[in-house]
Amino acid sequence: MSVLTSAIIRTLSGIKIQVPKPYTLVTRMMSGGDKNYETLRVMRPREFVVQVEIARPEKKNAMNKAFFSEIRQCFDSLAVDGECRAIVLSGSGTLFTAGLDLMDLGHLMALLDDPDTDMGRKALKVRQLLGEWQQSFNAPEKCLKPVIAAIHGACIGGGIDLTSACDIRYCSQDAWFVIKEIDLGLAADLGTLQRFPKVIGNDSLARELAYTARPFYADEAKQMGFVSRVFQDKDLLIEGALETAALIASKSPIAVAGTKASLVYSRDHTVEEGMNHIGVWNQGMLQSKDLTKAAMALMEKKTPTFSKL
Ligand SMILES: CCC/C=C/C=C/C(=O)SCCNC(=O)CCNC(=O)[C@H](O)C(C)(C)COP(=O)(O)OP(=O)(O)OC[C@H]1O[C@@H](n2cnc3c(N)ncnc32)[C@H](O)[C@@H]1OP(=O)(O)O
Repeated sequence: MSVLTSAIIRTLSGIKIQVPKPYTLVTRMMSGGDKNYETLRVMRPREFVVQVEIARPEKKNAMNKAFFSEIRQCFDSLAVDGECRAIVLSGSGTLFTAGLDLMDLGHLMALLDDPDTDMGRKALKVRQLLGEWQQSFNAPEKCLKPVIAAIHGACIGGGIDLTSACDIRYCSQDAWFVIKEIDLGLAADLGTLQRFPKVIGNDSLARELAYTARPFYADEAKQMGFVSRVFQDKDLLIEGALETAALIASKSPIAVAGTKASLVYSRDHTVEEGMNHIGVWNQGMLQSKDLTKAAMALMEKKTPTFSKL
């Protein structure tokens, strides 16, 4: 744990801010510090690599209230974890996720059915709940450590929302996917309709899949660009995902964070705005020692090691 009793930190814009004391910059050490979640298992299989597994195998990893809260807590905490540079997100048991926990919708139904609450108040409460769940699925994107979704078996409904917010998607040959919400009588509202069309770069196909809830399988997912690699089985999938994560983790974490920040920003902005963003970002980040270290290592044909975040 790195605690500064008092410090002046220069922000990217050059403005100095006084940090209150004590201030925790990096919260957890490599082992022994991971929180015990009810719906997630957090593992550290390689140096600087964290594997987050959805851990409700008996309920096919369905996403309940606890899951929405924990997935956000987990990614928010990995975002500031100096021992984490890349994340693999996987599912336990026979599949990645069955999507929204349909048995856990009681509190929402009770609210909607309550005759004593007027429409406006009901609408505000639903808006608030959806906002919270949306934040949960924004968390992997906001965390500046690349997230690799390793998908085996089914990836249904909320699973498409969640994996669309990841950086990289790999799957096993038995994987299948479905934008299921239309069959539940609702428009997908946790990110699929915003991210999925941009991920696959095919508006017509995205609309077809969202309007029909037609399942698609590993090979089609690869062909459309939703996943970038297909592995023979789950073991090879996890191994492949961990290998890519370890390779990312061997790079400068400052450069990786800047690359993710720029890719995410540029997706939603013009080329000019994106270039301005990375220009401002790098005016600060190029002052990191990683640049010199990496350049020296390249010249000397050595492998650089980068200090902790
Ligand atoms: C409104 C807010 C915004 C959020 C929107 C999100 C929307 C969505 O995610 S839509 C998608 C909803 N999910 C589904 O429609 C999938 C339903 N499940 C299935 O189709 C099958 O269970 C599945 C193909 C995933 C697996 O089939 P399999 O035969 O292998 O297993 P089962 O015997 O069916 O299930 C085993 C136990 O898991 C429980 N379970 C499965 N899915 C869910 C689920 N979505 N929610 C809650 N529980 C689920 C199932 O009931 C079994 O439990 P038990 O009877 O206690 O053994």
